Amino acid sequence: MALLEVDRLSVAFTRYDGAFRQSETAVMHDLHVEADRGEIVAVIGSSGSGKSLLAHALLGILPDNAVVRGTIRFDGEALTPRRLEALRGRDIALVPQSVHYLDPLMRVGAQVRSAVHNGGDPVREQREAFARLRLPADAEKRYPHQLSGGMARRVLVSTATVSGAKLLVADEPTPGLDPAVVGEALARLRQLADEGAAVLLISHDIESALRVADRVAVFYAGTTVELASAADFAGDGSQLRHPYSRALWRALPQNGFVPIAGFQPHPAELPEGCLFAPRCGMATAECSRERPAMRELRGGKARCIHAT
Ligand SMILES: Nc1ncnc2c1ncn2[C@@H]1O[C@H](COP(=O)(O)OP(=O)(O)OP(=O)(O)O)[C@@H](O)[C@H]1O
Ligand code: NI
Repeated sequence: MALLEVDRLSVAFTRYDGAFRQSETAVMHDLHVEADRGEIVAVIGSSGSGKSLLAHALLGILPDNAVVRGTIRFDGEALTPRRLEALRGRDIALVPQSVHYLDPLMRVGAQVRSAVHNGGDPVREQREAFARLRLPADAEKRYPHQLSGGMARRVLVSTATVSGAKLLVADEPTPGLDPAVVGEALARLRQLADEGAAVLLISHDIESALRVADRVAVFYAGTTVELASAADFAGDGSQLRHPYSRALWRALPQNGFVPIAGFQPHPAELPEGCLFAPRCGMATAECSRERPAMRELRGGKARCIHAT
């Protein structure tokens, strides 16, 4: 049994239109993802596909008007809000996408030290983490507003990597960092996975993520379309199962920059049937009839009736 198992996770936001009318917009549907001890699962997909929502659902920090359905199991048990309260920051840690999660009133060195739960000495762990990510020695004394965006991001990565967490959710940990620092940050995540942690690595930087990931979850319009092994992202992409995964792969600069025609649908205007069908070269009339189920295929999973 995997350490983290997310099954049929759906998220909707409620809104009041007038005094008594309440409407719900579904933004995530039947999402499926899993991560086991010792592995990095990269989560990729375009902007708005639900990657941060998943991270926030896992940490229990969705806004109050979010309605969550489906199951999240951690270490074999349902991850209830009460259980999360005890696990957050210790067994489950987040590298948030936004640097605004830093406490503006606390020196960043102290913030990182207070996150050390890996059994190490807090000061040593913090200094090692900063040195590894090439933060200057005096950075520890600064407040968040005295840091550049890139430095703040490195502090966030440091915080999560000293936590000793069994599950690390890194939501875009490396944008804007120079390649050497990106390499260090990802190597550290790899090291934590090798020591037994499960890591969800959410990233737009597919190329870098693939270098350290074992498996990849591909998100589209609020659902998982494929779970593949990282090795399937190779050559012309023909090992991949879902047409969107292949399109995403071929859109990378080194694979010819082939753009994907059309746009990801807005949550309020989702097509009937397969969410990718309107942009898919393989689509047939049957694709528009109902949402395809996730099915096992060649050691991975895909949500496409035509996938082979
Ligand atoms: N508080 C909210 N209220 C209503 N809709 C929301 C809210 N938060 C997110 N959404 C919607 O949920 C969808 C998924 O958003 P999410 O932030 O998870 O995308 P993402 O994959 O992380 O994108 P990015 O790559 O840009 O970070 C989007 O359509 C977004 O507009
Ligand atoms: Ni996001």
